[in-house]
Amino acid sequence: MLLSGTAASIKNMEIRGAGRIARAAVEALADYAENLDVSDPETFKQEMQKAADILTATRPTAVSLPNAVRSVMRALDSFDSVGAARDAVLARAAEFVDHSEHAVERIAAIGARHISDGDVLLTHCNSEAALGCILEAHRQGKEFEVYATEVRPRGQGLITIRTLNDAGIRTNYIVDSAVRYFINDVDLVVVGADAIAVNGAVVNKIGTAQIAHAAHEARTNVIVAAETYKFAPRTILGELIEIEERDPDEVLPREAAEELPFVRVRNPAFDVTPAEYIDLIVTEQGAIPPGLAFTVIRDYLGWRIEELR
Ligand SMILES: O=P(O)(O)OC[C@H]1O[C@H](OP(=O)(O)O)[C@H](O)[C@@H]1O
Repeated sequence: MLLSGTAASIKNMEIRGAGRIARAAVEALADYAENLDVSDPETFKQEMQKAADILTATRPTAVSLPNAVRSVMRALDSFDSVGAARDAVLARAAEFVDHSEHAVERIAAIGARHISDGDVLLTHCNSEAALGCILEAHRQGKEFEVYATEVRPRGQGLITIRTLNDAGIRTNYIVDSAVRYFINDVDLVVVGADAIAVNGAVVNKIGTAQIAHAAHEARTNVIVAAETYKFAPRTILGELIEIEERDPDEVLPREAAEELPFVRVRNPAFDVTPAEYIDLIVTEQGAIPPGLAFTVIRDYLGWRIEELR
């Protein structure tokens, strides 16, 4: 079934990247609704909620996931038949996927404006939104080169360098710990986001905070490319974004770890970059300084304050 398959693929990172996760979850929810064979609207809603909970529990940090699922589940707020409810879910899911794809294109167009001829860029991990900006600038004929990090432990940097190479963009592939060494050569850091808090802090792949810190020290600008559905409404109430800690096996094979009984391997997948290290957040609604994160949550996500409690 698509629901359990998608949930498993998101968990084991076969499907990864905050935007892709959100779209895959919404498509799985739509498929579940289409095949859900119940006649009572209340049961339909309850079963849909169970499916939504399975999907949102797969990865805790990417806020795009609960935001996307919530946006589809809102379609169930009022209906009087299973048929109408199903149609509403399918329509909302299609709308979300379409919005998400257009958002990435719009971000690419806006973000590309901040990349100039002769720039040296640095990107970390594999962000569809961040790479969109870089690819669009290249498409416009701008000449620049990129530093791309390896991204231990999962090595998403390999996906990034393949994409950059295929586009014919000159790229330097470096280990994560070489960022400080090269940062004085870099004009602009471009990264994505898994979540953005109301205070403008950005949660992104582990290592982003160190990169932003080094960039700040070197007076290198940092821009974050992120769809508005990556902003985290609950942070308005002071709720913190949970940082996913993944299997230690990803860092050190179990057999090696077993020989080191006094060693505990820690594997947080994300970290938090404070707003003061970020110059601009590029969303599909425009580029904003991180201090305006609240207005994105208020104006574009459409959460009512009662829903947050
Ligand atoms: O949505 P897009 O821009 O593609 O990616 C945003 C972020 O999602 C990824 O997380 P992971 O690799 O799924 O853990 C990376 O942290 C990346 O920067």
